[in-house]
Amino acid sequence: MRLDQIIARSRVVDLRSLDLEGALQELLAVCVARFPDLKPDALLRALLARESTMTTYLGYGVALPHVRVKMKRRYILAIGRSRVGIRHDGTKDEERVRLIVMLIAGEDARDYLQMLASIARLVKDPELVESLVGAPDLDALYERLIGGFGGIRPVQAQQNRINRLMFTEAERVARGADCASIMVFGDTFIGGLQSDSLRARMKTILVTRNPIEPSENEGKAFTETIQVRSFSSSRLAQLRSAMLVALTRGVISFKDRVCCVGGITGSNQFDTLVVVDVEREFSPLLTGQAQLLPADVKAEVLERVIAIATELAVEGREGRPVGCLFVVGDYEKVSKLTKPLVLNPFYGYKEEDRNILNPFMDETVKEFSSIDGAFVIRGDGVVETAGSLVQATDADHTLPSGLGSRHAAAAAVSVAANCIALVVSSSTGLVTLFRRGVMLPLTEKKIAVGANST
Ligand SMILES: Nc1ncnc2c1ncn2[C@@H]1O[C@H](COP(=O)(O)OP(=O)(O)OP(=O)(O)O)[C@@H](O)[C@H]1O
Repeated sequence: MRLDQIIARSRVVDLRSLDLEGALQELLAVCVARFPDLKPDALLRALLARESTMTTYLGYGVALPHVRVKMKRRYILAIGRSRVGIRHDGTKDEERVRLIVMLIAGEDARDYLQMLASIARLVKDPELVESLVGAPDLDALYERLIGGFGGIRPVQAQQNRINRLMFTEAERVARGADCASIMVFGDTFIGGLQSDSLRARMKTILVTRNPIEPSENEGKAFTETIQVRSFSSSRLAQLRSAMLVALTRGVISFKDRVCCVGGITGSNQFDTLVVVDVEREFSPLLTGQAQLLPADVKAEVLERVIAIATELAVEGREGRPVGCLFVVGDYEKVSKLTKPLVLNPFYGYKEEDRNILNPFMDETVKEFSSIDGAFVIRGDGVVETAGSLVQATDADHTLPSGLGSRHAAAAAVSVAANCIALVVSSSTGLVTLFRRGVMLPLTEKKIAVGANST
């Protein structure tokens, strides 16, 4: 569902309250005005209860309170702006909430976590938030929201010509080089790609951080959309993550050759064509068994773990590089190969709240990345433990010199169980994926983190 399609002008308001409870009441009031069957008191209680167990403050002055209820509609979104700011338990010091995006989701909405994640990703863009908070009036705020959520921002005419030329060339190269598909890196364009100008007569895959479904009259220019969240500034690393996700989703196969067209993120300009032989790129992972993704691991879960790992490698923690180990899938077996080093910080939380697909888990996982040991994650995304010692050993395995016990444990557990292990190295800043003992570097070179990195 397109985000801009669930925003209504009548549910975009200026808030008068100075505290969260009052602000939520104001937002619920505009929802009830349109949907009288809603029960505002029960909703308010549920929203506040969630807030008391886990903050919905996202940073940059934005909170995303959310709740699931039994209702006929899939989603109701209400957005409140506060010019003076609202006190919120999740904020630090004098920080105030200036934008509240309240999501009410029906119990049957199956893409609930994805929807939450899409909204969170958009309102974590400080530029968009500034423009929303600074909008001269509510009509302008609404227009900017639709623009930001719908990704409709014009690309200059001259750039458009060059982009069309590049795309036509991509198709020509793809045909000449016998490629199975074209992969388009959509985040080259601020706010997403206007797909109607780019159409190829062959399989075309869109890679983007913010997938936007075309509206009904727009038609479908892309055969598939691959969502990646990788923050890596290295374009080759992004390409590799996107291909890995496409492989795990069965969108491309090992035998394919793919023509990729992209440019610098946000530049509005295609500048690169790359032809990739998938088999050659991923040859280390080919051990005669084509199944890259363990049977119980959802592609979006692996995608998310890769994204968090890459972000940790790029950002570090408080200016310092961090190391981390994630073990994903085959929990039954993995649980027998791990033991706690510390009390499990995820113990007692609802599965939905500790699912890696839940956008509020990003910060939590990053916060716990400083704990010694591994995150153990089920194939459906539920984080079972953090701070686990991986006890699998694989005496036959030789790793490149310089890699220590964290990488050895990742390699060994990926042999002993049908899982994927991902390592963020604290010493090199590299992210490496292990599957059946085979290692695949996901980032190309050392990423400098803060002043302390060497
Ligand atoms: N078996 C294991 N299970 C879980 N965590 C481990 C295991 N072995 C090591 N670690 C974690 O990895 C950290 C770094 O260990 P070490 O330096 O030997 O590994 P490494 O592979 O060189 O990783 P890095 O590149 O991050 O330094 C340890 O402090 C510990 O937190």
